[in-house]
Amino acid sequence: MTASVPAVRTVEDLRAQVHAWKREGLRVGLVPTMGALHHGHLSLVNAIAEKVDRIVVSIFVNPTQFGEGEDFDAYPRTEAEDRKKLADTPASLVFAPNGAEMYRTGHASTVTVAGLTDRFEGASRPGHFDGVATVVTKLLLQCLPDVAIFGEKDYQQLAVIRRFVADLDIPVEIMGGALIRESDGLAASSRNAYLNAEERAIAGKFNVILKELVADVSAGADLRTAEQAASDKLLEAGFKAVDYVSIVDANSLEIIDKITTPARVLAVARIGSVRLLDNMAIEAR
Ligand SMILES: Nc1ncnc2c1ncn2[C@@H]1O[C@H](COP(=O)(O)OP(=O)(O)OP(=O)(O)O)[C@@H](O)[C@H]1O
Ligand SMILES: CC(C)(CO)[C@@H](O)C(=O)[O-]
Ligand code: BAL
Repeated sequence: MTASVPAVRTVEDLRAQVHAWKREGLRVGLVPTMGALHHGHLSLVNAIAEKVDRIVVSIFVNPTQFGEGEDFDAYPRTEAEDRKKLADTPASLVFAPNGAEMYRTGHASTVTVAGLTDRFEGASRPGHFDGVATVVTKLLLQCLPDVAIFGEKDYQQLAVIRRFVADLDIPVEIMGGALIRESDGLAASSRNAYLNAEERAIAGKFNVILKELVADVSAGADLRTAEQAASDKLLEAGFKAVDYVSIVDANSLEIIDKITTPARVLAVARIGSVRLLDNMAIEAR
């Protein structure tokens, strides 16, 4: 039988295990996920292992961060396979609550981050970041880890999480994990599984077009012209719509006119009903 990482399903059982580790003086890390694990998730487990002794991977498809008509029902749920994949990593425990356990007291309280959530994913998916901030707050308080890690693939999400953790004085170190790509450069994502072969080929051009944008602005191109050119190229490549291609300050996520500090291009393009996210660093000149 293939090895599998053990799972707990209640906050009580999670806390009992984490308390036991802490009594032994061990440092605990948390890797929040929605499951359907791929090598991007596994890289987060390996990265946090450098900072902690025991690692909890949470698997919870959080209904409150999905909007009306989004893919909550269709989102892949593959817990048995996920736990086998984790057996080849330093992960110690899976926390896989159901919705009734996660929201066992109801859902009267919400964590909202102002400002940072106005644009990009916040504008495209109204209410999304309230759902993310609330469930991540709950996961952090349920587990009380020393460190938690989130991927740079969801770059705005990472900024939002850093912000409320600081604002609310939650005693946890937040780590960012590098964006992991497939062999053709497509950002690894659970939602890539929705793409058919033709769509998958188009998706592979996303990162190529963003790399061209980064090269152009690094060579001095006007930022708005470069964003528009990238958006046009995405549509020519076969994407059905471009939600945004925006060059922002890497920390504040404010839209900038010149690259004087570290910057980031954030982009979302759609193929059919699948939204693909990508982002890349742009060094200050
Ligand atoms: N390619 C990747 N590189 C680095 N981190 C990643 C990557 N994909 C996902 N992550 C991170 O894994 C964590 C869990 O993400 P999630 O379970 O939503 O996976 P996902 O692949 O982003 O799924 P989807 O894009 O379909 O929502 C998040 O912190 C996310 O940023
Ligand atoms: C952080 C997270 C696990 C919260 O549900 C989710 O938004 C994700 O998988 O990126
Ligand atoms: N990875 C971000 C979670 C979401 O798309 O809902």
